[in-house]
Amino acid sequence: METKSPQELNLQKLTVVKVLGKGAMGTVFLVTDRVADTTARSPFALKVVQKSTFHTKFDADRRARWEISVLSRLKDNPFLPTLIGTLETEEYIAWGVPYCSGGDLNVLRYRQNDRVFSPSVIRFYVAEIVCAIEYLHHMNIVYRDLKPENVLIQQSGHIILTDFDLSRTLNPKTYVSDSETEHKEKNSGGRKFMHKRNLTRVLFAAPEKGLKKIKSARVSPVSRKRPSFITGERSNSFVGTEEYVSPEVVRGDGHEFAVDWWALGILMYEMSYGKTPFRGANRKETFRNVLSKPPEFIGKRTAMTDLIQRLLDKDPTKRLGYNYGAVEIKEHEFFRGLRWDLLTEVSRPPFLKPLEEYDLMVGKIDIAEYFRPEPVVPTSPLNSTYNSPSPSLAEF
Ligand SMILES: Nc1ncnc2c1ncn2[C@@H]1O[C@H](COP(=O)(O)OP(=O)(O)OP(=O)(O)O)[C@@H](O)[C@H]1O
Repeated sequence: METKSPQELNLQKLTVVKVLGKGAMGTVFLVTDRVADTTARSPFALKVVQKSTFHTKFDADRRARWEISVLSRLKDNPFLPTLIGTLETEEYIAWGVPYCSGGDLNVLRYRQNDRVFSPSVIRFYVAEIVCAIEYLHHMNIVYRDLKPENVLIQQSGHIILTDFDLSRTLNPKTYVSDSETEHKEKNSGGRKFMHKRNLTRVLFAAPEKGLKKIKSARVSPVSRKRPSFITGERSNSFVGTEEYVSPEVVRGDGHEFAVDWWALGILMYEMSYGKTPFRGANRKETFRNVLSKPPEFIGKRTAMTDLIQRLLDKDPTKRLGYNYGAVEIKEHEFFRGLRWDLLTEVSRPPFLKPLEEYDLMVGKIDIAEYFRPEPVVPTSPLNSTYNSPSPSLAEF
């Protein structure tokens, strides 16, 4: 399949339809290219990050550039975004990705009765997430930010993962023989991604080998969203992200691809029970739970609870997915009978959003205007004297 290379976007030619959301790193706008797409049939999401200045996030440029570099490597996978284009000015770095009109999995969960999904819905979404992570791992990319807020729903009802600024590349550690890989892939039915094996033939480290030490950005406050219980977004505290952190990261042992399988276990738990399994009253208690508390399963044990339990093995080397990656997960009983090769063909995914009519409010939102700092209101001479740190005035 031919993949389009990312184009250079021009801010002057873009019309902002609306603001899709604001994250810790940037603001995402729904835009159309009014020159190339005069009928505005193909709006896309433009993530705009203000370059680091004295006032803004010190790290912003580096993270934005990293995210662009990761996105530019993602080709031809239905569950990962393609990079539509990039632009850079003195003040911003921005890039376009496909628009996901269905919101994210967390918001969708909040719209359900009891805030949980049925096992068949979970099976559908998790299968697509597994395929996305499988692809990333085959590219030697560990995602490190799997959480429902980063699973976006496309107009088609299928998912894509977003937010790659916390991802890292790892060196492949172990190559297994072709025959062994062949056997596993045959059994998994994961033919769609078989060609990747020839590119990387990466599987995962032998249990006795040490885990690679890389610094985690997992608990960074910048990866959290604003609090809003109406929309189902998580609280702004560190806890939300911490609830997805694996024991090896808490211990500071370094981590491997298996952190993504741990996070998948947490996500499955949260989708089935409406809460994460290790949440404590504070960060310390959450981490203590992550390290030592077994996950509690209410009700009867099923293939789904078995899969969750295996993904939530505190020892990463025993965790499902550690030895053979996604293939092991795809073979689990929970997915029995699932045609992995036909996932993208599912024409009626669990939730479909009606087609949106775009209200093209040309010129209503101007990106430069949007980011312009509020003018500073001058304080009265009396106040300014009072607040002044000037030594002469203080002496006076
Ligand atoms: N492709 C997209 N289509 C629709 N909405 C999107 C898209 N990408 C991002 N958004 C929305 O924009 C908001 C902010 O996006 P995003 O999470 O990527 O920003 P961020 O700065 O990286 O955030 P954080 O690091 O805090 O998670 C989110 O609410 C998200 O749902």
